[in-house]
Amino acid sequence: MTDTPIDWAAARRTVYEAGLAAKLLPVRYPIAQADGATLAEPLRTLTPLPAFRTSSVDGYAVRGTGPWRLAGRVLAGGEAGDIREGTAIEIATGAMVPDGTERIIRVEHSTVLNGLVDCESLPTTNADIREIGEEAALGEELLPEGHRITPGVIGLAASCGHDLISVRPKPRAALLIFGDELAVTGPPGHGRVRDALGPSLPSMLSHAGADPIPGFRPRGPIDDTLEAHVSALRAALDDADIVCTTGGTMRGPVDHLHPALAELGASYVVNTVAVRPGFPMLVAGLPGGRFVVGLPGNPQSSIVAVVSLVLPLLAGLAGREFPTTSTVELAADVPGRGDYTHLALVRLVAGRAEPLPHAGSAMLRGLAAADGFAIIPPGRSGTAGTHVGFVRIPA
Ligand SMILES: Nc1nc2c(c(=O)[nH]1)N[C@H]1C(S)=C(S)[C@@H](COP(=O)(O)OP(=O)(O)OC[C@H]3O[C@@H](n4cnc5c(N)ncnc54)[C@H](O)[C@@H]3O)O[C@H]1N2
Ligand code: MOO
Repeated sequence: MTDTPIDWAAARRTVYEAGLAAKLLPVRYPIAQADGATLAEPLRTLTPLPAFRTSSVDGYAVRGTGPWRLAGRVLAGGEAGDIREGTAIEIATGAMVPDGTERIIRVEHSTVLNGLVDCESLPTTNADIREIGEEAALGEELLPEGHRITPGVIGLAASCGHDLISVRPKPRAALLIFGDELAVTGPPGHGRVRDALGPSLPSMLSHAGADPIPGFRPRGPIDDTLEAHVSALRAALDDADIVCTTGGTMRGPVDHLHPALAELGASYVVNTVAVRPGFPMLVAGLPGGRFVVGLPGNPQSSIVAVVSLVLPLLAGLAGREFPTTSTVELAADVPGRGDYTHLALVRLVAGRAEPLPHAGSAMLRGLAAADGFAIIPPGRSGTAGTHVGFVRIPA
């Protein structure tokens, strides 16, 4: 039986929508553990930012005309009271500004003699005072739902008072390597190729935003029997939101992925994509919102399937925006692949995309040097100096 490949851009959109329809339920995370998860609701500040008037310099808070009588000191962390007419209060960077302060004089612009503070010229503005709510008003939305949580977001959440935040976690991923002809150690030879995907895909999936399930190790190579495939898939699906498999995506005599998916009651979200290399890739959905992503066995094709299917699926499951592609200028011509989208390995040099040699689907030499793929649409070829789409390889 033949499967009709669907357009690459349409496949990415279809897979994203399927992920979004099954997006993971929100959970409350301590902020320090939320890196890489996704905001499940807008991040709002619990206080105005800053929450109180703050000095941005070391110096003296003053009121009235100088010289001012030195009447006290307020340090960061302390509660400031009022300041009286004609007095100065020594103030530290980050300290609360006393009520009634008219100006802050920087320490380097001031003199103190016999308990009197003076300065050559009074600052004309209060640029050294951070006003309440200058950065954000109480309750203001700082970031929208669906925003990816980075260390910067964690810092912001802490600064505005959060201890726990509501997130969609990173989708949990498992990996099954199919093909019991693969050697898992030592040099290839005697008909056996070395498994290149088992050691490399777990980190790539992590870089792509998935969460390695506890003890995340590729299971495999799995025996070339239908029973072994079905039971390996069942076990992986118990723990993971997305199970990636490698190899066996065709319908050859020992390709058991399709019959195993049928046995599990899976339904195809996409089944073969009009992209070269990599076309026999697939995503299948299972009851309960879990997914199997079938990556082709040829190693480079497998990575094409990661950027084509895994990235949009993870974005959907996490409730993020659709992962759009960017553009690059081609440094050299790139051939088209007829009715198929061509994903051509490139590295970025001085802002331009240089096509790489050793780009056969069974090769990894070009891939190892690449930053991503230039996207040559169906029916077109890429011409040096023109702009084309670009998708980065997670790394
Ligand atoms: N009659 C046809 N045969 C093939 C076609 C086709 O259109 N008609 N398409 C080819 C394309 S394109 C691809 S891609 C592969 C995809 O097939 P599978 O996903 O079923 O992959 P396998 O047959 O299991 O393996 C293909 C190839 O890759 C090597 N391999 C597999 N796993 C690994 C691994 N973990 N590390 C390194 N290399 C791996 C495997 O030894 C094979 O050489 O089908 C083509 N055939
Ligand atoms: O499309 Mo295949 O994936 O050329 O190797």
